Amino acid sequence: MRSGLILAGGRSTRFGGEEKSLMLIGGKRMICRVVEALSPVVDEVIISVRDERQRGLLSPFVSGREFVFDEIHGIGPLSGVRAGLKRAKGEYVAVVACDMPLINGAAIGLLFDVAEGHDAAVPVHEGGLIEPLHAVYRRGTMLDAVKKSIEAGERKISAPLRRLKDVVYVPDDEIRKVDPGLDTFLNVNRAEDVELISRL
Ligand SMILES: Nc1nc2c(ncn2[C@@H]2O[C@H](COP(=O)(O)OP(=O)(O)OP(=O)(O)O)[C@@H](O)[C@H]2O)c(=O)[nH]1
Repeated sequence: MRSGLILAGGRSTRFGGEEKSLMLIGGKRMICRVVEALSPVVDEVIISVRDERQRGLLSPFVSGREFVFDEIHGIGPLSGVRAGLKRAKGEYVAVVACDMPLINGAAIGLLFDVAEGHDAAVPVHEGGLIEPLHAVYRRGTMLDAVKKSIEAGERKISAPLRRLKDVVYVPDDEIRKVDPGLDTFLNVNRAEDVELISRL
């Protein structure tokens, strides 16, 4: 079984606090785009939000999907990863951000295939930048690593990776086989990003 976890609990400060996951990109809400891209390659989709109030905002757009809530507040995405991995049923879980509206299901499927038998499959770009929020993790191993990172006061989403023994880093050339423009990684953080991505 394969699970998909979409992190949507951010405060979108670079967006002036507006609910980033509900931004319209080409006429479709960003969260809907991510749910639709993941659905064909996973058996369940879980959405990680901060709290009940945020679920109220998102649920009309993603009916029938399961939500998890942060149990620890104010520490950023690691809290959402912890809650989501606790709930997920799959041995492997794709953990993705809600702000990648062109995320490519085939790229996520490829990461699942690569991760099989390992602790994680994490994309790495030519300059060395990694994409821990567009990656596939072995659920139990990653959950332990995330808990240890949180206990140690680590906040970076990349921190638990150092605690995993067997991470496969997947280069751009592999991802290009299914997404030649690497659009799957495009990230919306500011209002101007919406306009740029809508033009693609
Ligand atoms: N569940 C949960 N998800 C979070 C939290 N903080 C960030 N995220 C998610 O993690 C991903 C990356 O977040 P960022 O873009 O770095 O932060 P952001 O809060 O969304 O935006 P900024 O406030 O502008 O930095 C996004 O999908 C966020 O929704 C959190 O505290 N809880």
